Amino acid sequence: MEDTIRSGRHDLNLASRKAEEAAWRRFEATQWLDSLVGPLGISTQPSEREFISCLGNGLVLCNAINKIQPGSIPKVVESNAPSQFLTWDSQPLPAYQYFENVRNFLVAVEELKLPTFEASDLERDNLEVGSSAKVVDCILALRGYHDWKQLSGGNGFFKPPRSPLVMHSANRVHSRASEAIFSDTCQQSDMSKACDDIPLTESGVQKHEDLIAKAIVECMIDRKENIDNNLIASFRSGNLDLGKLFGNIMSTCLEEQLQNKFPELKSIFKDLLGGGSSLAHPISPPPLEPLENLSIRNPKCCRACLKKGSCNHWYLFQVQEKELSNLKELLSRTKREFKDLQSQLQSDLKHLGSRVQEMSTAALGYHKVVKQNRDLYNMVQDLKGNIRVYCRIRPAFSAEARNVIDFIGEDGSLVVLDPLKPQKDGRKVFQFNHVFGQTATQDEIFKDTQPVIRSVMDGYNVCIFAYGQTGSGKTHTMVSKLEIRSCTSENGLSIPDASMHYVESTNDVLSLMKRGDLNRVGKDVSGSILRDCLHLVDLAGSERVEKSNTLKFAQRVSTVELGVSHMNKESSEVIELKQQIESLKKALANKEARTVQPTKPKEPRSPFEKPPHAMTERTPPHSRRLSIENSNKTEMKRAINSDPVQIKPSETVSNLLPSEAVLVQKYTQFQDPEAATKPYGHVTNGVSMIDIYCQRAPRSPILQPKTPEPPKLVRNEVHIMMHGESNFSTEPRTPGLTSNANGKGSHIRKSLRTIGKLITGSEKRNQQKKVEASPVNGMRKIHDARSPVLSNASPLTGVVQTSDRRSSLGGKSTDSCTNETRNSKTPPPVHISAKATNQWM
Ligand SMILES: Nc1ncnc2c1ncn2[C@@H]1O[C@H](COP(=O)(O)OP(=O)(O)OP(=O)(O)O)[C@@H](O)[C@H]1O
Repeated sequence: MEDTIRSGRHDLNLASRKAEEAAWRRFEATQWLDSLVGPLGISTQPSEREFISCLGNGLVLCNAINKIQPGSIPKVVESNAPSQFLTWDSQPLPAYQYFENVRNFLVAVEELKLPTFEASDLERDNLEVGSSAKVVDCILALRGYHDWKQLSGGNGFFKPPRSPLVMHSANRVHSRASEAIFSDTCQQSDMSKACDDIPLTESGVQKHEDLIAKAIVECMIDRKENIDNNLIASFRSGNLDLGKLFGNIMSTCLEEQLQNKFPELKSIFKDLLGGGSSLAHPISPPPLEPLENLSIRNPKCCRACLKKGSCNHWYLFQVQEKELSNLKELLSRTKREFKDLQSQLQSDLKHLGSRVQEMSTAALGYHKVVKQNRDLYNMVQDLKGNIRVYCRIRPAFSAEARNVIDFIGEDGSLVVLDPLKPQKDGRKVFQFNHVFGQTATQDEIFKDTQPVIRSVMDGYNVCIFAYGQTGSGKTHTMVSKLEIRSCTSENGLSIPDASMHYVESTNDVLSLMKRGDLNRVGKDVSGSILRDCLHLVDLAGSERVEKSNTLKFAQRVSTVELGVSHMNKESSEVIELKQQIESLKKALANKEARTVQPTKPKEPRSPFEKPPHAMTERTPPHSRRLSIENSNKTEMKRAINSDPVQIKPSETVSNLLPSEAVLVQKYTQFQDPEAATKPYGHVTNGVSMIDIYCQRAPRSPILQPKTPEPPKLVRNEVHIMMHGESNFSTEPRTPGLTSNANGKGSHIRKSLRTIGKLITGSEKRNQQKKVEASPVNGMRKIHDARSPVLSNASPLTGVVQTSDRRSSLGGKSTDSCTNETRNSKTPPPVHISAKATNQWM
């Protein structure tokens, strides 16, 4: 009895579970149809009757399959009533009308190899409990097909889900096989899943599957002890995938026995192991989708999924595999390229090194050649002579002016005619380096001067000074060496050949200045320094044209020999030693100064100033226009002390040359018309004036014609440019100048010596520091000294160009007069700027 009751309960439970399962499946089918073809008009959990009645006319089913597989049923028989008025309990159409729909649907489903049902299953009259199950299975299979199609795009093979009953049966067989394989070896791998996922491709899938299961079970049970444990170990460690494991087992266990027993399995195994295809629908992996379109739908899929491509892991795996191979290729390519670049770099560096080597060799050669060139060039300059005298004739300003130029030779000869004298006596011949006629242009003049400018660059001191009568063109010749155009509103000061540079910051300006500085002062490769000076001296005019130099003076100047010139090249060691000497000298001077205690405060005196009692002997202030030759030397000194020469800083042109400062200055001369007969009276006052400086600097090195060069005497190159005029009037020469060559030469040498002193550097600079209130600062120009003769007849002017290459000619000449020697009637000195004085000194 109890058994009966228990059995009854069991049956009841079973029936209840089956009913629940059937209801659940109906619900799923209804839901899906509802979402696919629109509202069915039944509840979401329909009864069997309700469900069958809804599908009875075949309309819903036809529409559904047409949506999944468009065109599957070309002609669907529609109901006469509007669909919205149709309900599941509406009067059915005549059987012949809807039968066609259901038939067409079943044909279409069959074509898709999906589970079907009988048309009678949709008849409400024949409805039995559970008879809708096949219809539900068909609809859910259709849903699976729909899902698969959406996922794969219709490529590949769709495996329809099996009914729960069939699945249960298969699982039982598979689990038996799994147990058979792994039970003895305690292997827990999911063989059942693998087998479950083996793709079956024909309508006889079930048959094959059963056959395989049976074969495996039989074979494994028989040969389980023969399974190679190594295979299992490899599988567990991941070195062997499931497919290979299966293949190996098959090959070892089934090869002979099983294949003899079941020859038809041979081709199936071959397919399963990837060896070929006897299947009706071979497995071909769907094309790769973009990664972002992929999603993992079944995270529990196994390796077999990858193998057969039934889930997205397959695509992901393929994508990643592809990416990995791309990356590997990229890596190897990059490595290759890197290697290539490395070798290219090596060869480039090698090439560069050899080029640098070549360039340095060439640079050394270049320096050598440049040095040779410079030496040869300056040798030529030396051969030409250290003193060069040029004569330039100014054009006449008035038509009435007498023309005294008789002949100008190419070789520098000049014949001057005195119209007042008989023809024979009236001709005077002079010889210069070159004579520039009235039509000579500035360019021609400068061209001849260019070589000495280059000497400046090579380390030689050069002095160019203009000498001649007032108005004869000294300034015109000297000052026009560069055209500095006036300021324009746009660019400011305009200098020809100067370049403009755009600056944006202070640093830009500083770096430009640094560049300019480097150009201005340069060291050669050995570290030696070239020091040189270019002095441009525009002397004041000579007013003694009726008495005296110009042409004769110039001619004699050219006969002076100054010895060999030397480049002012100081090696670094010499520079260092000189600095030491300087500092020692300073220290000594300081020490001496401390030991001497002055009795009373006194203004600084120059080394040449006279004691106080000498002031009484000085010439009164009226002698501002003093001739240096009008009295004895004492008088001359007095005159100079009271009326010092003014140095007029006319222009400083620092941008002409990249050497030291280039100075253009103009002297005012002293003159005395009464002094024509005095010794040296014929000499131009400006030069005579300088001669006085020389007398006041007894310690200056003596320069004698044709005497050996003193040790310290370097090269002194003097260029004298004489300025003459076509209406030049010759005057009787003083005996001193015309008859006594030695005496005249001596005088000229003295003059030049003084000029040398004036343009010499270090000694005078030191002296200047000692006598800051020295007469040089008080020099002034006298403007009222033009004689009527000079203003009518254009004077003969000498432009003396002195190139003094580190001359040691000069003495300490800057103290020509002091405050103490200037009496109260002397006009106050006109102080020039300290800068100008320093430049001059
Ligand atoms: N070669 C020349 N061609 C044209 N004009 C000239 C020439 N030489 C001089 N002059 C003119 O003669 C005038 C006087 O020249 P400059 O002032 O140069 O003479 P200077 O010798 O310097 O006179 P000073 O002794 O008074 O200083 C100027 O107007 C100048 O332009």
